[in-house]
Amino acid sequence: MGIKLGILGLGTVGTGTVQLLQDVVGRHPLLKEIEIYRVGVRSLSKPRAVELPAGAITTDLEAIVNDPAVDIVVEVMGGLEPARSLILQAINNGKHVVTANKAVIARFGAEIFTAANQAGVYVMLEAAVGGGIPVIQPLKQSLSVNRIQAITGIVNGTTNYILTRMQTEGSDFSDVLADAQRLGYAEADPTADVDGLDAADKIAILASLGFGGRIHLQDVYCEGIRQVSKTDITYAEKLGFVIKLLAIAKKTSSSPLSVRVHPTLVPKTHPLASINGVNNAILVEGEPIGQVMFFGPGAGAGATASAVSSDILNLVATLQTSTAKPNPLLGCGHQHYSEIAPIAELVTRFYARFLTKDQPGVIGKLGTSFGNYGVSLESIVQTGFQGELAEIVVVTHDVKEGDFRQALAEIRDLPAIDSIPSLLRVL
Ligand SMILES: NC(=O)C1=CN([C@@H]2O[C@H](COP(=O)(O)OP(=O)(O)OC[C@H]3O[C@@H](n4cnc5c(N)ncnc54)[C@H](OP(=O)(O)O)[C@@H]3O)[C@@H](O)[C@H]2O)C=CC1
Ligand SMILES: N[C@@H](CC=O)C(=O)O
Ligand code: NA
Repeated sequence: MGIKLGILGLGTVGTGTVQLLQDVVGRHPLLKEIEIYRVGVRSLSKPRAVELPAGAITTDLEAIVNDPAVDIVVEVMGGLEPARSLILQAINNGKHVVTANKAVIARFGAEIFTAANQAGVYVMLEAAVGGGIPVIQPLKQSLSVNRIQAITGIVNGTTNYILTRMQTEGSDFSDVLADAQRLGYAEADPTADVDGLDAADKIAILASLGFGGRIHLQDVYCEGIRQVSKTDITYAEKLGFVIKLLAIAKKTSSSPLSVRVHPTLVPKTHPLASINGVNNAILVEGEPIGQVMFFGPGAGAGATASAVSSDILNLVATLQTSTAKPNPLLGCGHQHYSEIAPIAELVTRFYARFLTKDQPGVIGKLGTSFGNYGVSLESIVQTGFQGELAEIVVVTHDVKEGDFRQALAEIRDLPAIDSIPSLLRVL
């Protein structure tokens, strides 16, 4: 008897998944046990790139999650509602769930995993972070004996694609975003990508797995890439950096977990600096393993279908070998929420770009204000002019973010300062 799938959504990821499952030669033999039984969509009149059995496609998604014949529900429709309710309904009906929906998991993970544990089913989410890159299962299983110290990732394909093309071709942000949408990388509402929200959802999930506690999404500090300009990309390049949207979860023995997303100057020698285009990479640091980096395509139909299908395969194997006891390496056992450090406590280097009146002694005044708050400078560059205004770029040594912000507040009030167009953290 085959394992029956109810797939919710037949867009980029749903179509890629159906294509993979319909073309099983040379893949794992268990895939032959899978039957694409029902597929839920919004519009029946849309042309589809795949052929489905007669009557399989429907707009009644509730009927799919309530159908007793469906063994596994694959949620690849996106959005918060009705995705959340349909997942919960499927769970309450005793069905295992595979989802690519990081937005739902990052916000409603506690509710969903509690329901899944009560119902004795699994919710699998490999596609939700890093697209095709295996990172969820490695964190849950292969690396789970390690004490995780830091997870640093490029986890949004759309913004990495945009930043790469801005850097290599000098392209404009909006033109490149349109390409990312056309290629199926971007979210239905691309502000989730551009403003860092998608990366925040993903690092919340990774931090939860790596550090063993649930994460309140509102504790994740988040900045997107809108303020990254070609000027900053050029300065960064000259200083030996590339600009990447990094998602970071880090804990030290002396401070609580810090979870954040922001554009970051990454030294060109760092392994994350060479991750370009739609690719993602997640660098995990732990004891005793040291550093492990996962790299690969972070979005797109085929890559994401690979992750979704591997989760389906895992569940098929589970269903076929079912024991009464749940497998703790597939389920989620977190009960508490992690304490998250406020961003003002972060200790990091900064890059800042100032536009100043071209007066003698401006650099000295900047230095004095920085000195007042214990900010020491690693480098100062004064290279350009923008009209009448001189452009000064500084990179600091490690400083507490709160102290740096106080220095900036003082600097903003200096008569010689016109504006501070850019402020970026440095890895
Ligand atoms: N695209 C990517 O590279 C990746 C996406 N993801 C995640 O996968 C999920 C799906 O993304 P993607 O495939 O790009 O999205 P698409 O917008 O391409 O597809 C969404 C699909 O869901 C259907 N759908 C959406 N809302 C409803 C609804 N209310 N009722 C019925 N059907 C609905 C749509 O139907 P219709 O076709 O009729 O419009 C469509 O088939 C999202 O959670 C996304 O974050 C994760 C990793 C990578
Ligand atoms: N919009 C997302 C899709 C994958 O999660 C991205 O660009 O990474
Ligand atoms: Na993944």
